[in-house]
This record gives sequence, C-alpha cells and structure tokens, in this order.
Amino acid sequence: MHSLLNTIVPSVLQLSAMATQMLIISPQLSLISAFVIPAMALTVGCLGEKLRAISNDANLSTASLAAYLNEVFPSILFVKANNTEPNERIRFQLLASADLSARLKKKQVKILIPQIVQIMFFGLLFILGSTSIIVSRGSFNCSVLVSFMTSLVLLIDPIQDVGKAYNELKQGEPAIERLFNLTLFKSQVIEKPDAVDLASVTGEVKVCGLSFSYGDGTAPVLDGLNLHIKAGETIALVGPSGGGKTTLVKLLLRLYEPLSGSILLDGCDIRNIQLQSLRRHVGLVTQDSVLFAGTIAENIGYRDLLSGVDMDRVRFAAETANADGFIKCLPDQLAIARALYQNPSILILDEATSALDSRSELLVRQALERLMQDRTVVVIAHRVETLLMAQRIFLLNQGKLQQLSHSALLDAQPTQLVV
Ligand SMILES: Nc1ncnc2c1ncn2[C@@H]1O[C@H](COP(=O)(O)OP(=O)(O)OP(=O)(O)O)[C@@H](O)[C@H]1O
Repeated sequence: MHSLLNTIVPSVLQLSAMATQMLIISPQLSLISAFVIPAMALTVGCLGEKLRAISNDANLSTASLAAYLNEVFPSILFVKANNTEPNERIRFQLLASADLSARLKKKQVKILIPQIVQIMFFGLLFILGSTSIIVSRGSFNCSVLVSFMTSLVLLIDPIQDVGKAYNELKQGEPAIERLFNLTLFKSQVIEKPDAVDLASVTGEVKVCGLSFSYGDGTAPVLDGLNLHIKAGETIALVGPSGGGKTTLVKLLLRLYEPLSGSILLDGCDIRNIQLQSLRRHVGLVTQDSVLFAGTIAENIGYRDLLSGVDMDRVRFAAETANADGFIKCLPDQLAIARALYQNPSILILDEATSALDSRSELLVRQALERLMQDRTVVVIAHRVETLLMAQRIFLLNQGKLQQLSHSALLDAQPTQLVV
C-alpha cells in the first residue's frame, strides 16, 4: 500500500501539472491529445488482463511447488528409506522449471508493458500531431508545438519503470544466493564406486561397537553399541524419548555415517553395499504414515511411481494389510501395505502410539502379524502386546543397549510401556 501510494501520488500530481500546462500552451492540441486517452486505456486494459492471467499461472505454479516441498521435506526419512530420491528429484525439477518459466514470463510481461504503452503513446501522438499540422497547413507556431511536445514527453517517466524492474530483481537476489548455497551442500554419506548390489539377503544384522553423535563435540547418541539380530528374528527396542532408537534406525538405513563401529548385513558392511540395494532390503513403517497426493494404489506402490506401479502386487499388499476396501483404508494399514509391496527382508517398525477403536486395532494388528512373518523385524515398541511378539527386548538409554526380560516388562507396565 505504501509503495502504491508512493507511485500513484507523484504520478497524479505530475499528470495534473502537465495537463494544465498543455491547456495553457495550446487548447487545440490538448483536445487532439485527449483522443489518445481511450486508445491508451484500451491497450492498458488488454495488457493488464494478460498480465493478470500470467500472474495467476505464476502464483499457481509457486503454490504447487510449495505444496510439494511441504509434503516431501517432512517425509525425507521415508523418501530415502524407499530409495525414491531420484523420483523426487525429477518431480521437483519438473515443478521448479514450470515455476521458473511462469515467473520469468510474468517478469517479461511486466517489463514489456511500460515499453509498449510508451511506444503506442508517442506513435499515436506523432500521427495526431502530424495530421493536425497538415490539416492546419502550417498555421501552428513552432515554439508552441515544441513546448507542447516537451510537456507530453514528461508525462511518461521511463526511468521510474526501469528502476522498478531493477528493484524487483534486487529483491530476488537474497533468495537466489540462498538457493546457490544449498546446492553447494555435500552429503556425508558417499557410495563407494565398487559398492555391491545384493540381489537377496537373509536379514541377519550385526551391529559392532557402533557410536554416533549428530555434531562435533556433542554427546554421543549411541555409544559403542553391540547387537546381533538373527535372520527372521523379531527384536523390540524400548527407551525414553531421545534415547536414540530412531538414530539407530537411521544408521541402519545409512542415512548417516557412524563415528566408529559398523553395521553388517548378511556379514557385509553396509558401507560396501549400494544405497539403493540396502534400502530395497530394509523396509520402514513409521508412526506418521505419509500420504502423498494420488490414489491409494499409487501410495502403496509409491517406490515404483515413475517406473510403473505393479497393480497385482498392490492388490496383494492391500488384501494382506486388510486395506483392500481402498475407500476406508486406515493410515496404518496403508503404511503396512506399502511395506508388503516392497517385500523387504528386514522390517523396521516404528509403532504408532495413537489409540484406535477395537475393530481397527484388530485389523491393524492382523496386518502387522502378516507383515512381520518370515522377516527380520526391529520394532520400536510402545505397546506391551507388541513387545510380547518380540523374541528379545532391548532398552536403549543414554547411548547404551540393555536386554530386558519379558516378565520384568509385564510386571512394570500392564497396558502401555512408558520407560
Ligand atoms: N537431526 C538431528 N540433529 C541433531 N540432533 C538430533 C537429530 N535427530 C535427533 N537428534 C537428537 O538425538 C537424540 C536421539 O534422538 P532419537 O530421535 O534417535 O531418539 P528416540 O529414542 O527415537 O526418541 P523418540 O522416541 O522421541 O522418537 C535426541 O537427543 C535428539 O534430540
């Protein structure tokens, strides 16, 4: 509003002053010039309408990009675990380039409009002026004509338009600098050139002396962890919030590098396995089930969205997850169906804490039991029933693992585990 007033008030004052001066210099020429006004108004109206449509496109493309980023950034753990970073990169590039071209078009039109108006203004005046001179057969006083034309020229201030465009570019500079800084960021997780692609794994996991912290000089979140999970075994992790359960899962998916120690999958250090291959064998079912824009089938076959979703596998996954109604599919069932579609050898289950009604609870529990069959399962457990499904239970607290007995847990918490 402030900038609008800053532009309009001086313009109106300048226009009134020049119009008065022109009337004093030559009422006849002022009358002729007045004929230009409807033509100019029509031109400005048409161009304004075009700019409105283009601005609308640019706003929509920016909104689509923002909505996409809002959806993907909170789900980045899920995206990485599903090996779909390349898909997301392509989707981002498509949306970003559409947004870029829409916004460039808007800028071009915004810059072109004052030039077109200017050319038309002077063109029409030139035609009107020369016609009137010819018609009056040279009876116009030359000095009157020059002062009149000078007043006209001063009506349009091209420098102001250039200044406005320059300011807009300047306003965009910090955002562009920030984007360039982001592109300089290098991931610490680097795939070795000779990393192997494991076609299939039994699901045996060995954690050897694993230590990790999120930053230099910060306290270790994991401190010399040792754990051997046999193929097909289900283990449960419990512990206080911030105890490091999710961090252990992130290291298993190789989203971060450990400070020291290693994780072996079927005896092979995960640093020697291709990231795509590792994350194909490790399925992640998180508490906050991610729902992407699209059909339920596309959500279940999410990891194959670009290469083509296998509908037979989607149907099988949905039926096994009790989600084959497709219409009243619970988020938990959707997440389970997604993992069934992936069919990983190792399943990481971050159990939901939210309460479901008893029928939904039964459906989800049945689906979970089917999903956990014949796989190695690491479950971050919150419910006693889930803990009892595990062969071994570990408490992860202050970076250390401690095995707990089933009976000790049952004595401690009758319904829900809060350590
Ligand atoms: N990206 C990160 N950067 C810095 N610190 C982090 C990051 N993620 C987690 N942490 C910290 O690491 C510690 C362990 O977090 P983690 O999420 O692994 O715990 P958790 O046991 O899974 O907790 P919860 O049950 O609440 O999910 C916490 O102190 C947390 O604040």
